[in-house]
Amino acid sequence: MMNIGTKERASALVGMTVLLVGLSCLTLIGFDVWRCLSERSVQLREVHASVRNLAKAMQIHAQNAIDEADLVLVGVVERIETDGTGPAVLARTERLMKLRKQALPQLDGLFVFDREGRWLAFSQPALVANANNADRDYFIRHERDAAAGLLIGAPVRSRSTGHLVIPLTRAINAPDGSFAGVALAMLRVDYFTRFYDELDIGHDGAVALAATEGYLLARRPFSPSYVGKSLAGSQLLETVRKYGTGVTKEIRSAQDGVVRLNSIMRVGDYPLFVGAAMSKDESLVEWRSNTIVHVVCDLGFVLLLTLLGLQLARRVRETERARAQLVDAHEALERLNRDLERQALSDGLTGLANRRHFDMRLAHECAMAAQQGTPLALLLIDIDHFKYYNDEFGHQSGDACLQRVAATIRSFETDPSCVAARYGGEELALILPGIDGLAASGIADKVREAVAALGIPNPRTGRAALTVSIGVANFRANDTPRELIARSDAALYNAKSCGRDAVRLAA
Ligand SMILES: Nc1nc2c(ncn2[C@@H]2O[C@H](COP(=O)(O)OP(=O)(O)OP(=O)(O)O)[C@@H](O)[C@H]2O)c(=O)[nH]1
Repeated sequence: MMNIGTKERASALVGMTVLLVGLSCLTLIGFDVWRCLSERSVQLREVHASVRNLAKAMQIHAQNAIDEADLVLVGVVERIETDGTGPAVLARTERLMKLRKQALPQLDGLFVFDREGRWLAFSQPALVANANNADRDYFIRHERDAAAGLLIGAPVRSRSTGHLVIPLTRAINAPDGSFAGVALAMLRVDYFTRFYDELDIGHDGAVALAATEGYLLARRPFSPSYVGKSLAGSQLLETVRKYGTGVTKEIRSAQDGVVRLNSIMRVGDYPLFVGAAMSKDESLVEWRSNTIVHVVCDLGFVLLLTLLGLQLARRVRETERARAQLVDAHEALERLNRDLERQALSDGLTGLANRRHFDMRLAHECAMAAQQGTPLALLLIDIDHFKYYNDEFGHQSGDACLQRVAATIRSFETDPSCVAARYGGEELALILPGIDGLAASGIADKVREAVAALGIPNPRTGRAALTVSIGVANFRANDTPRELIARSDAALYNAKSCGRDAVRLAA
C-alpha cells in the first residue's frame, strides 16, 4: 500500500511522463503541420511560376502570329493604295499573297475586297462562286470608320476553306480618302490550338486566347463550340476587367467549374489576352498524397508514443510502489534493530541499562575523565533487606518493587551522560560524569530519600519504608573501572555495616 508522499511522487512522475509524451506528440504534429503547409505553399509557388511562363509563351506566340499577318496586310494595303487595282497590280498582289500564305502557317488565306465586298485578289486556289464579304462584321466596321486601323474580328468559319478563322483586316482607302475596300488575313484557330496542345498543363489545366471584348478565340481543352463563345459572367473576364492583365489569380472556370491558378497577359497592344491555368487540385495531388502518408505516420507514431507513455507510467507507479514497500521494510528493519539494540543494552525488568551497557559506559566515562581530567562519580545502590520483601510479598511483588526503585533512580539521570543501570540482582548503579565525590554524595542522599519517600513497606525491617544503602566513589586519575567499582562497593559495604539506609563516600 502506497503512503501519501509516495502517491504524490508517483502522480508527479506520471504527470511528467504524460507531459513529456504530450509535448513530444504536439512538437511532432506541430512540426509536421508546419512542414506540410510550407510544402504546400512551395508547390503553389511553383505552379504560379509555371502558369506565368506558359502565359508568357502563349503571349509571344500570339503576338508573333498577328504581327506577321499584319505586316503582310500593311504591305498589301500600301500596294493597292499606291498602284491601284489594275489587272497587273492585282496579279502581282495575288502572287505575293500566295507566297506569304505558304510561308506563314498561321494564315488560312489572304484577300482583297473592293468597296462592294467582291473578291479582287486572294491566296486561295479558286474563286468561290458569288463570293461577297460585304456582310461580314469587319467589312461593315471599316466601311463606317475609315480610320479604324487593324481590326481583329470574332472567329468565323471561312467561306473558302471551311476552317475556323480569326479575321484580321485593314481598310483600303481611295486617293481621295474614301473607303475603297478591305484587305483580310485569316488566322487559323487550329494554329493556336495545335500550339496549346503541346503545352504541359496537366490533365485539368486550361489555356485560352480571348478578346478583351469578352469572347473566346481559341482554347484547350478545345471544342468548336468554344470558339467565339462569350465570356460574359465568367470569373476570367471579371478578373481581367477588375485587375487588368498581367495578373495571376485563382479562378473557378465558367466552362467546367474547375478551380485553377490563372496567369493572364495582354497580347501586345492588341485587344486580346491569353490565360494559362493549371488546376489547383491537380497541382496539389502529390503534396496531398505525401501529406496523407505523413498524417498516417504521425498518427502511428503518436499511438506508439502514447502506448510507450502508458507503459512508462505503469512502470513508474509499480517502481514507486516497490520503492515504498522497500522503504517500509527498511524502516521496520531499523525499528527492529533499534529494539534489538535496546534489548541488548537494557535490562528487561527495570528498563535501566543492563550490566553490559553499564560496563561499556563506565569504561568510556573513565577513559574520558582520565583523558580530560574531569570528575566522575559512581553510586552503587543496594536495596536493604530485599530478601525480607520477597519473602513477605512474593517474588513478583519484589519485581514490581525493583521496578519502582529503578524508576526513582532513573529520575536522577539529569544529564544525557548520566547512566542509571542494573548492576545485578537488587543492586543498582548511577554513573555521574562531571560530578565529584562530594556532590555525588549529595545526589546519593537525595536518591536514598527519594526511595524512602516511595513508602514501600518492608515490615520485617522494622522501618517505616523500604530503604537503600549507597556507596559513592570518586574517580581517581589512572583508576580502572574495576577499581572504581571496587571502591564504590567498599563504600556500600560500609553503608550496610553502619545500619543501612545510609550513604558512604569511599576514602
Ligand atoms: N524479586 C526479585 N528478587 C531478587 C531479584 N534479584 C535478586 N533478588 C533477591 O534479592 C535478595 C538479596 O538478598 P541478600 O543478598 O541476602 O540481601 P538482602 O536481603 O537485600 O540484605 P542486605 O543486602 O544485606 O540488606 C535475594 O532474596 C534475591 O532473591 C529479582 O530480580 N527479583
